Amino acid sequence: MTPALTLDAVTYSFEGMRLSFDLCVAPGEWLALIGPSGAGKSTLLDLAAGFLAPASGRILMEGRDVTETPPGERPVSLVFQENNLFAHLTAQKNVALGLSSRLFTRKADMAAARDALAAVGLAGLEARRPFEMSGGERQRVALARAFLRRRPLLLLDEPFAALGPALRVEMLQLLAQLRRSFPVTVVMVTHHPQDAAGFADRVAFVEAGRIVLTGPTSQVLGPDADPRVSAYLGERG
Ligand SMILES: Nc1ncnc2c1ncn2[C@@H]1O[C@H](COP(=O)(O)OP(=O)(O)OP(=O)(O)O)[C@@H](O)[C@H]1O
Repeated sequence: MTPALTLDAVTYSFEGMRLSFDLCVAPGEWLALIGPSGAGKSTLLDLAAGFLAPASGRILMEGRDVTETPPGERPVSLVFQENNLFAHLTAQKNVALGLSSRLFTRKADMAAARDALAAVGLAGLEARRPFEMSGGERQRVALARAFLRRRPLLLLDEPFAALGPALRVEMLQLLAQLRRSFPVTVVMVTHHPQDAAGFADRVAFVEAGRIVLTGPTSQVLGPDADPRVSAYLGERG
């Protein structure tokens, strides 16, 4: 089966640090990226999204080489910790922007946005602006916008980090539920390895600019975890 995402010997250098990634993500898979702070997890997502251009190597999405493709033309949706909602626009308009341009929002897109908000449990809050919502509600809006786009690959960078543990689980459950109607491939950076357990199919452990191991979530995070992962999990208490 053609992978949803392939990083083929992708390299990138920051001053004093060289990152190098090889990764294949299967269609419909949910992959969690974990690892110490500064290991390169966000950089990997930025390379996949096209916000950074690799120094060498290739990035493929569904078999298509997108290494030179601008971010907006890649078959991806993104949700970050800062949910990138427009502060002066309503929730509905923010979601509709997944489909329409900012200057002109089509009626059909506003209707689709209303449905998307209902699907994330925000029916009735269409007219709220981001500052009139809780952090969890704002991330629901961001998820609604991401799903509305119906892109095959969803990149999540610490999307629920600012939320408390109970709310984080609720959001992960919501994501799992949304994937039942649209089985998007997920690559999720998380600082909370427990977020991967029960949700992600597979975990990749990133250390010093490389993916040093990948495996099924229960194995990577289980009692017989690799010593490098155990050390990381231990440090996290
Ligand atoms: N714009 C930049 N300029 C220089 N160095 C950078 C820049 N962005 C990131 N780095 C460095 O690249 C490395 C990887 O950073 P990255 O943000 O990808 O790590 P991370 O694993 O996502 O970290 P965290 O878990 O803390 O978010 C770090 O050492 C960081 O200091």
